[in-house]
Amino acid sequence: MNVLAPVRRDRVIADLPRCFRKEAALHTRPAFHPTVAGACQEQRTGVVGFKISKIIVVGDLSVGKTCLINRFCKDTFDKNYKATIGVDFEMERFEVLGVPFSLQLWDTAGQERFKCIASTYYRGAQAIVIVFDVNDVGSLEHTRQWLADALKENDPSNVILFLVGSKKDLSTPAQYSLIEKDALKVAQEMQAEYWAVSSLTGENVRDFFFRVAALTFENSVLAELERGSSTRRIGDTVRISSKESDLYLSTPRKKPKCCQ
Ligand SMILES: Nc1nc2c(ncn2[C@@H]2O[C@H](COP(=O)(O)OP(=O)(O)OP(=O)(O)O)[C@@H](O)[C@H]2O)c(=O)[nH]1
Ligand SMILES: [Mg+2]
Repeated sequence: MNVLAPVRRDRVIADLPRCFRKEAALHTRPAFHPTVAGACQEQRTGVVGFKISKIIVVGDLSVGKTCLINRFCKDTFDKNYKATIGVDFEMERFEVLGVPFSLQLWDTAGQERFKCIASTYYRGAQAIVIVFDVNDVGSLEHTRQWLADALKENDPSNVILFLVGSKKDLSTPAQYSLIEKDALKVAQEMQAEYWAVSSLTGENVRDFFFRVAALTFENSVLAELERGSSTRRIGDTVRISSKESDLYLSTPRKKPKCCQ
């Protein structure tokens, strides 16, 4: 991927995208945090570089994690199930408030036998997306365990959470509203933002990823400003070290013993 190519016009975020449900939103402010907006405005010009956030996508097998990412990144949908083995990776570039910003989307395996490999990639995430199938209440129940496992590798105070109900096209409005009640409770309990999507029709997929990009960006800029890194301007090139978060691991790490 050429990181220097201009950001696609349809990946430019100038205003804060809205949440899906006010009852389970990370916040309901109508605009970007004024500190973030101000910092970006002042330092927008003349800065070359990019910021990157790592997003991990977890959840039961076959709930639609890969389809969700493929719908957004490639605008494709495959009706045949091909299990993800270990992890897959996509990079999606945005421009948020004039600042280049990339999301690394780590698509992890839901199958138990690959979980051990996948979990070695959980570390260093800025956001965790936990997916369940709105037609399968069991997959919603399992989201708590997926979250617990992902948080073992991450600092809970530094990571933002999204709970995503998939395959909305397969449920009737009545069935959907029943599971949504439970999902909202789970999301509130986790302090996650709730979304429901369909990768088949594309419903809410773009809005969801825009919200992920915007909130992850906002969170990381705020954290950066709080750390008082006044010497580094927003949008300055971030040094990518393999130690920090293994951002560009191209080959899987050594297979852990538990997976053998
Ligand atoms: N109708 C419908 N089917 C979907 C949707 N999303 C995924 N599917 C189907 O569900 C199956 C599983 O989708 P995947 O995206 O591969 O599931 P996954 O969560 O990545 O599965 P693992 O990689 O094993 O963890 C496939 O047959 C998809 O076509 C959706 O929004 N609507
Ligand atoms: Mg998959």
